[in-house]
Amino acid sequence: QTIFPKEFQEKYLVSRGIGTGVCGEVKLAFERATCKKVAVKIINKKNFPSVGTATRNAEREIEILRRIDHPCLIKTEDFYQTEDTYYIVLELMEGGELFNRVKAGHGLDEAVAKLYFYQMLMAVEYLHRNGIIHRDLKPENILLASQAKTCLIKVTDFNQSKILEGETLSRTLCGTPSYLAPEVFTHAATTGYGPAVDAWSLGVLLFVCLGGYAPFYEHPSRPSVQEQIIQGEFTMVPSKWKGISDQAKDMVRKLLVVDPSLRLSITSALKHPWLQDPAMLAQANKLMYPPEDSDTELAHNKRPREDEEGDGN
Ligand SMILES: N=C(N)N/N=C1\CCCc2cc(NC(=O)c3cc4cccc([N+](=O)[O-])c4[nH]3)ccc21
Repeated sequence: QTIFPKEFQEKYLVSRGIGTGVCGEVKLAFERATCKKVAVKIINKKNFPSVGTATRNAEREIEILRRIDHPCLIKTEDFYQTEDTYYIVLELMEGGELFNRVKAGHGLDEAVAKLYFYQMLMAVEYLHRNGIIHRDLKPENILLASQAKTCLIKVTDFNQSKILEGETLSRTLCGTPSYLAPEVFTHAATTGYGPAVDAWSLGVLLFVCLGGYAPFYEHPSRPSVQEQIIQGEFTMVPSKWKGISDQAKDMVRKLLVVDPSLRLSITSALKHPWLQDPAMLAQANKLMYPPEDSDTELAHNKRPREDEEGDGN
């Protein structure tokens, strides 16, 4: 049972668990003063392999979490720590993890996948513009703001986010390789690797959202996942991909390119024909930048109070 710091307890009332990530859990909490619902991500510091990198790594992540500000990136509202645990107070993402929406074995509607994918691209473009490589983009790290199909999504979990030096490559290889780009296995130890790794992972994410299954997966009669990735070997099973547009398939194929220098960049992906869809773009922008209350119906119905200086019009 998690014990919370006193000052945390004073400000928040913790309720039930709402999601169990690999590195700790997420709890629902209420801000006592406002009864506002929040999520609390609890990260045990001992989860990191060695103390040295742990604190540096965690501090870097906390620094990233504080610094980032984009509608499609998780926003931290408050932060506490004890000697062995971090407590990160976040906005509630009632739609939960994208993982639970696609694991049903069939993909999302193409229009929904396109809306989500566009938001992921915008989030990752923002990260890259701010010198941050996510490096761990996967369905568990994409959160949905509501249960609605057309909703805001947010990228989270910046545990792996940084430009890697070679010595932490071993740590990378201990995670699930399914979403890791080929160059992580091949060039990483020598030349390091850049933002293109996120483009690859987004390609895998898009493949899963459209096809409902992973492009690279363990199977007894197949080469290892790592081998499939390095070869860029994947199959679009016709029964799973019928009804998906050629442009959507083209986007996936241009992202799942083994050579990072030939892979579609985030910026070019945003210019791909599949995303030149005014209806989707309008919907995405409305979700990302909702009109403030002041310039919608609320303003028109507001009556100036007696003591308010009206200009009498
Ligand atoms: N691992 C690491 N070093 N950093 N990770 C991080 C960094 C801090 C933010 C963060 C947030 C989450 N996840 C949620 O917030 C979340 C999951 C979830 C599931 C159902 C419902 C709700 N909800 O109704 O809110 C949910 N919110 C997972 C990982 C991380």
